[in-house]
Amino acid sequence: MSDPILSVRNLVTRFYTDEGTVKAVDGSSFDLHEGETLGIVGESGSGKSVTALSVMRLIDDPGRIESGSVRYNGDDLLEKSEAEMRAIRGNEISMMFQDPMTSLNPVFTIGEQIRRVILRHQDVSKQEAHERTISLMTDVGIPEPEARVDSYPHQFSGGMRQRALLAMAISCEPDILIADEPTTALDVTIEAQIFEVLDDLQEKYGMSIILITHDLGVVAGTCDRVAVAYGGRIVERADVDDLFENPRHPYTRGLMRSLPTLRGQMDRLVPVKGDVPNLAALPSGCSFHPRCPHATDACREYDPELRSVEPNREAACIHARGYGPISKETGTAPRTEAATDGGVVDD
Ligand SMILES: Nc1ncnc2c1ncn2[C@@H]1O[C@H](COP(=O)(O)OP(=O)(O)OP(=O)(O)O)[C@@H](O)[C@H]1O
Repeated sequence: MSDPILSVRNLVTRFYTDEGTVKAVDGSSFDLHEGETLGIVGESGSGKSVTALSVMRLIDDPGRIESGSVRYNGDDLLEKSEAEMRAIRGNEISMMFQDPMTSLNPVFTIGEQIRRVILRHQDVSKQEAHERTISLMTDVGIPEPEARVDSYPHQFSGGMRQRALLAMAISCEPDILIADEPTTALDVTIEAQIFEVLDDLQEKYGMSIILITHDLGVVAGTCDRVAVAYGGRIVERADVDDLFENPRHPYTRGLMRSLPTLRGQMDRLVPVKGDVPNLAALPSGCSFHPRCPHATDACREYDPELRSVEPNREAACIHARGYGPISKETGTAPRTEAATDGGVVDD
């Protein structure tokens, strides 16, 4: 495999609040390769958005990026000056946020907002920026762009607003697009259309994409590789097919069971038991142990690192080698011998 275009290692970001120190990102590591879509998936509060904001160096008080590295084309973004980061943001790495209504300014037309982004980053005339705006609106599938360029955000549907945001995010043809829950507020038909547009744009512009989502169904349909986030870390990394075929981390396995389409049994939807950990008071040892059906004394004590469990696959679980495939019919895992502790119980 080629060298990654983005390589995040042991990233630590904390928020120093009156209630305590929130370990929002607590040693996260992942790679993004050229032209691929990497899904970062996990429940709400697992540190996905803060990870993305840390990559962009967009963490404000009371937050601080404490350590780690974010290598982009060989350079560590954490060592760049703010001026250098401003040149990278939007131009080379672009981010699209979850809520188009708060990301779009209600008092300016859609066209004006796209034009402004173009003029901020590119040395073009107003006329060229206008033409580029129309062409971007066409690219993202906004019908009749010449007419709709003068519409205001409230005159657009949710799906069209999300397309407008996408147009802004790709206006400088970034190498990397980070899309944070881009379809959360949309119905499934519109969601599918947005992902189709993203796919077309990726092909046209050759972008690499980080897609942040809490929805494994979205991951299955759109991603090449997956990083599963839990407790401010990545706990499993795998190719998408391998992940669905045989999830190795018990948390990933729990997420799979909460996915109705995998088993075609809506009535047996089983959410992962328990709550996401409080990032201001993480449990000892493995942060998943209080919810894990396989937890042993060792899990309460040792904090497992992300390590290789098979080629092209890492998991942060001391028992990870021992879990067999989840049966798609029943959603239960066959009993298997654990490589490290001599045996595990069924999920
Ligand atoms: N400005 C802030 N001040 C204090 N804590 C924060 C701040 N921003 C985020 N956090 C905390 O960081 C943790 C991780 O949040 P993050 O938004 O990254 O989670 P997430 O997995 O993206 O969830 P969601 O899908 O709900 O956005 C949360 O506990 C959150 O409360």
